[in-house]
Amino acid sequence: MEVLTTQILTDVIVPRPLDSHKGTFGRVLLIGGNHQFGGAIIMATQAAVASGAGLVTVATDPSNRTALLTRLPEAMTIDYHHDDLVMQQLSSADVVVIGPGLGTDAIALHLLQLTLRLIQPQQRLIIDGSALTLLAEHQLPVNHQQTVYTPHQMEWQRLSQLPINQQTEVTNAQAKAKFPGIVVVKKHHSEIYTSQGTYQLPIGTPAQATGGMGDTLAGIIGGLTAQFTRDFTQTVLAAVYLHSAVAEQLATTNYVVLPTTISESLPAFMHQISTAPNN
Ligand SMILES: NC(=O)C1=CN([C@@H]2O[C@H](COP(=O)(O)OP(=O)(O)OC[C@H]3O[C@@H](n4cnc5c(N)ncnc54)[C@H](O)[C@@H]3O)[C@@H](O)[C@H]2O)[C@@H](O)CC1
Ligand SMILES: Nc1ncnc2c1ncn2[C@@H]1O[C@H](COP(=O)(O)OP(=O)(O)O)[C@@H](O)[C@H]1O
Ligand SMILES: [Mg+2]
Repeated sequence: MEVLTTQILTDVIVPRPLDSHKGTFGRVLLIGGNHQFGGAIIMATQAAVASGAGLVTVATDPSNRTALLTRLPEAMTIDYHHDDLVMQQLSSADVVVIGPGLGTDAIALHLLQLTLRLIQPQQRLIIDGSALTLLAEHQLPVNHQQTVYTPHQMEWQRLSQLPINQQTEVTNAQAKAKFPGIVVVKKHHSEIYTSQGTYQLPIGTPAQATGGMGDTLAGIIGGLTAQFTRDFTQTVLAAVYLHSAVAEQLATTNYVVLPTTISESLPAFMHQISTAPNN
């Protein structure tokens, strides 16, 4: 297992081209946030916006609209009950993030099936939270190469059928082979399974053990894969590293690191990386 270093950040997070506009940095569509879990999609959206996605649209339950726009006027919203609107957004997105706070009811399943049916090879797909539980429950096949799955150990247990205490590098890699794309098994020192090999995140802190931390990671992966398109695997590794690098820095002075504080810190942190001497 290759241990990641800060090098992954400077390799991927480079200065922005001068000749650019919002379209240059990608369109992200986030799908999630039911009546109960509005916070999850708000946190994922904040992370996508703050990590630099050019344009961000959220398909969510309408009960989340006011809260979302109050916090994030940068985002656009649609009601996820309207298939025509969702399909339109699915066709124009560069990156689709599905799952934060999606829940597992009929509309959630419908949205996931619609996404899996319409996703195109050049688009990037991030499957998180409830969408992972739905994949496992309904045995939905994924035939899309540029997919990132972000299960925590319990979600990975559902997907891989490996009990948490039997999730080793060897068993995880075997189980990963059934999933095209990249699997990020989230825990203390998360492991990233790719077709090119396995990587370990050597950073991260218990100060991150709070609800919304994974929703924020999904948004960061969305934001980075929208704008850094040179190498999909490297960009996903950088996103996973960035999330915990910011958290570790905040944890030097904070007992608990809030997911929204990570997002607030992203622009300054990414600026520092992109202006580092070897960048
Ligand atoms: N503010 C919000 O709206 C929040 C909504 N959330 C959403 O709630 C839905 C359900 O997700 P949950 O993860 O809460 O529920 P799950 O039922 O999928 O998993 C949580 C359970 O897994 C166990 N577990 C074992 N190993 C773990 C590990 N390494 N990391 C995390 N948990 C581990 C936990 O103890 C817990 O009992 C998702 O859609 C998620 O996005 C959560 O993100 C929490 C915050
Ligand atoms: N003790 C810990 N050490 C390092 N990272 C942690 C720790 N606890 C949680 N995390 C990180 O926080 C995130 C939690 O994700 P997840 O459980 O999906 O959160 P949520 O669904 O509530 O947003 C993962 O990236 C995980 O690696
Ligand atoms: Mg989660």
